[in-house]
Amino acid sequence: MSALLQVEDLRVEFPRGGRAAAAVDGVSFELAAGECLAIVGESGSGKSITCQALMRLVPEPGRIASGRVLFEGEDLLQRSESELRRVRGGEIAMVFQDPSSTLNPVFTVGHQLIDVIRTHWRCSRGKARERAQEVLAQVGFPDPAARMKAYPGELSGGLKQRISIALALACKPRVVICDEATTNLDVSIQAQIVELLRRLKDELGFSIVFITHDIGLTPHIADRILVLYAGHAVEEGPVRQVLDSPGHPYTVGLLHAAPSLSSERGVALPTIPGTVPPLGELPPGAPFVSRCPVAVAGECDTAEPGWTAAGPGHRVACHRFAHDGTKGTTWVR
Ligand SMILES: Nc1ncnc2c1ncn2[C@@H]1O[C@H](COP(=O)(O)OP(=O)(O)OP(=O)(O)O)[C@@H](O)[C@H]1O
Repeated sequence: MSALLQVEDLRVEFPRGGRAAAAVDGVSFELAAGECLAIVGESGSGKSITCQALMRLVPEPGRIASGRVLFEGEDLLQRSESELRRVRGGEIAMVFQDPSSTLNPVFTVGHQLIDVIRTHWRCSRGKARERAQEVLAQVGFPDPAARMKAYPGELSGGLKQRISIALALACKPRVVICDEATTNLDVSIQAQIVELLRRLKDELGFSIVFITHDIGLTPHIADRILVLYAGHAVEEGPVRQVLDSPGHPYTVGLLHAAPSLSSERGVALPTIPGTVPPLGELPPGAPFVSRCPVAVAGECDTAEPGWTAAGPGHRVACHRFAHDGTKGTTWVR
């Protein structure tokens, strides 16, 4: 299957101490039509910057230093600003963690939906109203006509996030980027929103890039996982394979620390000791070396590892894994 979206060797830099430091360094991935790719990693891994770069929305003073973002074979990074405005919200839409950043408190839900639809589709108000009601029904509002009249402030956090999803889906995008879209919600509401996104993806056929720090959410929505650490891709593969046989010590650490995979309520979860190195302070060698429980001096702290195949469509960037193969999955359990 050919990819709908193909990211090749993406590098995003921010100035740090008079030098350019990479927040995203050599990241590549593909997304097929109708597929969900989860991008996982702790805070500061480069998940958001990667997705902002897809739509050329990296905040100043950041810049995309190199790479390609092919959407249906065309490089979005080479498109004009006006062409990109059509893509954003039209072909590729985003859902953010905080619905208040998307919703305007001054206008009704209906007004905002109609506005988005008419910005991308040159259609009458009546047609836009019809589409607005249709998308509200799709995201689970049983009485869309009444919901059109609501103001965002009248809705709970979960319902506001449903409206954000309706806004994202209003113009029938091919790709929806969800940046921690369920992070601030209660656990039961989070599960409902994840289920809604999964169901709509299957019914409507769009693709999802699902950004999360909680690897435990991924089996509920994703087909594949890309694990990022300090701006580097360290593991990638089909979700079941990565969760059942993680190859990278960082992935193993994330799985141990995942709240959604913990069955024992009230028990403190282990965390990965240390933190992601600040931008521009990555040590030489493997990106994870300073926190890795199985790093080998003289190897892991000298050269950056290349990819090693771990199974069909599954690969791992780790020196230890390259030497020990599948045995590596047991080192840090
Ligand atoms: N506006 C900015 N100016 C300078 N550095 C930035 C800016 N935005 C992000 N960065 C840096 O880029 C790196 C990656 O940030 P990014 O937000 O992509 O991480 P993340 O994995 O999405 O984590 P989080 O969930 O905390 O947003 C971090 O080191 C961060 O400090």
